[in-house]
Amino acid sequence: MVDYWRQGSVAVIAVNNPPVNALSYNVRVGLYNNLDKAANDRDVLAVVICGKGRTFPVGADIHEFGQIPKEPWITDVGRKIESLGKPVIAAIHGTGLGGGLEIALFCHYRIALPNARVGLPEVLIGLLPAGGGAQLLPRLAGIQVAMEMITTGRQLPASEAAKYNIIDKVVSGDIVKEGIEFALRVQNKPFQDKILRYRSPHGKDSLQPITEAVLRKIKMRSRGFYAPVWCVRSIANSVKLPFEEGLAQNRIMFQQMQLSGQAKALQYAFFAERSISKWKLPCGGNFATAVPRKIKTISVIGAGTMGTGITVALLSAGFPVLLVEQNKRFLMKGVQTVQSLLEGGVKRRKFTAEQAKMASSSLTTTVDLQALNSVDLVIEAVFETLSLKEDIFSKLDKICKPEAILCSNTSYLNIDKIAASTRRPDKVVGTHFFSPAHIMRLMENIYGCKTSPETVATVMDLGKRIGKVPVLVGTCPGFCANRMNRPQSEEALFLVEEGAQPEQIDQVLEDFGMPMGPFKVRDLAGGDIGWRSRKDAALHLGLTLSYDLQFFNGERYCSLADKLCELGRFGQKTGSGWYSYDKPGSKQLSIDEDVTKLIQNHRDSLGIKPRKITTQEIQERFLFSGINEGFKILEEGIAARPEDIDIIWLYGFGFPRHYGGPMFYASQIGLKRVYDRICHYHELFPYSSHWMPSKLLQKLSIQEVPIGQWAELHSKL
Ligand SMILES: CCCCCCCCCCCCC[C@H](O)CC(=O)SCCNC(=O)CCNC(=O)[C@H](O)C(C)(C)COP(=O)(O)OP(=O)(O)OC[C@H]1O[C@@H](n2cnc3c(N)ncnc32)[C@H](O)[C@@H]1OP(=O)(O)O
Repeated sequence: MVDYWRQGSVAVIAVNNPPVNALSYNVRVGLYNNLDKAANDRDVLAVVICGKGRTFPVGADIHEFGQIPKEPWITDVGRKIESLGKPVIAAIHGTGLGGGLEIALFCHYRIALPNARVGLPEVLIGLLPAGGGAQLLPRLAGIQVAMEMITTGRQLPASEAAKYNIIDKVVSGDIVKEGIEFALRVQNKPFQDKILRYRSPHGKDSLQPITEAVLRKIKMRSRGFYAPVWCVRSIANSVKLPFEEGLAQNRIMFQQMQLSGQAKALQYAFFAERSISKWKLPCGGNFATAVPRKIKTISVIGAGTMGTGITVALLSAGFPVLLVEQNKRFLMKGVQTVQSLLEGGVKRRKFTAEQAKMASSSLTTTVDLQALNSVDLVIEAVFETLSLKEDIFSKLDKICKPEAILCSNTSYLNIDKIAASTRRPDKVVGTHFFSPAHIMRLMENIYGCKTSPETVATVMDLGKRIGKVPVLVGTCPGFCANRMNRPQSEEALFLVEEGAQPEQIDQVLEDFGMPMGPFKVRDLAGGDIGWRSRKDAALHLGLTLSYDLQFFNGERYCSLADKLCELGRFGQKTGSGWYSYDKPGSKQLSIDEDVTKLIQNHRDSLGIKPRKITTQEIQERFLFSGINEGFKILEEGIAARPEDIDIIWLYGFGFPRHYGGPMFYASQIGLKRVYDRICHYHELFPYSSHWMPSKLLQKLSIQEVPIGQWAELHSKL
């Protein structure tokens, strides 16, 4: 796990623990023993520490968390380096992160390749850098830089790290060779002043104002996530306490954080995110056996909000795009939108003006579907009307080359029905982007019963290549994301009907950590879209959405959203919705007395006496109704694993990462409690079928099965 060799007077200690050289127990032992070996070899005058393969060590081994780590700890390796009596050089390539960077900070010198990155990302998994980072970095780069790096987990490119003295020299070529050369140059020179523990932190006199400013920033963005605050305390220890005491205090805090739900959730999310690429189809096809097709040319059909967003996502990842609309006017408007989104990307520093220009030059347009005869992949992004999509897919099937893959950006329509309009159902797949599609990272990919593993592999690979987080699910109305979101939106309305105020519900859910409450989301998305589909659904059933409808198709129904739409209150775009806005399109909102009156009149007309609704009830009815649906989604095999659902929620709806996602959150609360509360609401609201408890949840709750075993146990149940 750790290699050792000598080149002349230089000993090279290379961590060899693929894939990322995590500092597992055996690695720490290897480092410690090999440092001893170098210390005891009189012919060794300097030591280089590096990583084999793709990277310098990226930190502690996250799999080992949850127990007290066996000694030697990273700090023991650090002390060994400091007291070696010979200069030690960290030669960094790839990413030197967490414990990896901490070891480098104990070294006397650090060199790095230009494309290397360094950082202390512990905060992102709910921890603090307890291997010396919070003590050493302020002594090297100063309190201000340490605060910024440690509380955000940001990784710095080598050149920026060099500006803050974190890297002594940026070198090019072979990192080990460069390390040896550097070692030869410093081997006989004094290096005691390079031991950071003996320095005092830069900017220590400004600790208080810096801390206050950082805490203010953290408060604005933290939404109940507390690791950054602990990180601030750990850095303050570097000023307030002697070095060893600071280390000890930080270890105690680390241990407390490690046992917290937030750290567990964040570490779960870390691995969940990596597990989604290991997809599997019910037919047995999977990521390891299916080879993605090579995609060079892509066409997007529809230049509306979704189509233009998808086009920008593809263009900015370097794909040429052929954008299609039904007439020149729509096409022109679409091209303007694409241009302004690209310009926006430059302003937000997503890419340079040069890159935006390149992207823009890769855009071609047409109003003629025949022009799609040579593209490798098509993404249709037209209105959510099944007959329209069926018509387009049947035309595409005739025009596109036989091997072309046809994707639908649908958010709830049946993929099998769309596929059935073609003679290539194996090449039809859903690619559900989230709005705004050039920014939101989730890509919900939906397989139909005939979609081939190769087609799935292609869209999963495409997702990754355009910087999205692609998650694979099966087909059902609303798939995973919108199917789970639907009961939540309904419950939000029912809660208002029963006595809560929209702003109260929004506040409770924002306090929980959601980026926006459900009523603000409705206003942002535009109420008219849902209204139109509710009216269509009613028409389909031969019904009308009457003013005081309380039941629809046998289910409890709340017509408040329809009443708002009848008044033309579609949300932000019309300047009024559940809130009122400064002007159409503005985000500046205020509570609107007219809405309060409308709600009151609605309750009066139905004879509902408003009652006080507690925070607990709002949280439970919103979150548990979605969670219950999540278990049904698992039960039906629409999602293969709870991790898939959680990643959809983290990236599609901004569910607070420090809760891991709704399914992990349920596992933390306890499945028995969640199940009991769902049964309670089912008893209270028998006409809302979303409260019918999931059978899978019931079974898992009896034994409180841990989340890692749900999928396996489900297949046996
Ligand atoms: C008084 C009481 C006594 C108590 C004693 C307490 C003692 C305290 C001592 C504490 C010491 C603390 C030390 C330190 O401060 C803590 C840490 O170092 S925490 C870890 C910090 N590092 C990270 O968080 C890095 C996380 N990884 C990444 O960001 C990325 O993986 C990457 C390194 C940038 C690489 O990205 P990619 O190239 O995209 O590759 P992947 O992400 O897909 O990863 C590939 C593969 O590697 C696995 N992996 C990545 N990082 C780790 C890791 N740190 N540990 C284990 N495994 C890791 C990842 O899961 C992938 O696996 P695969 O999916 O392929 O199986």
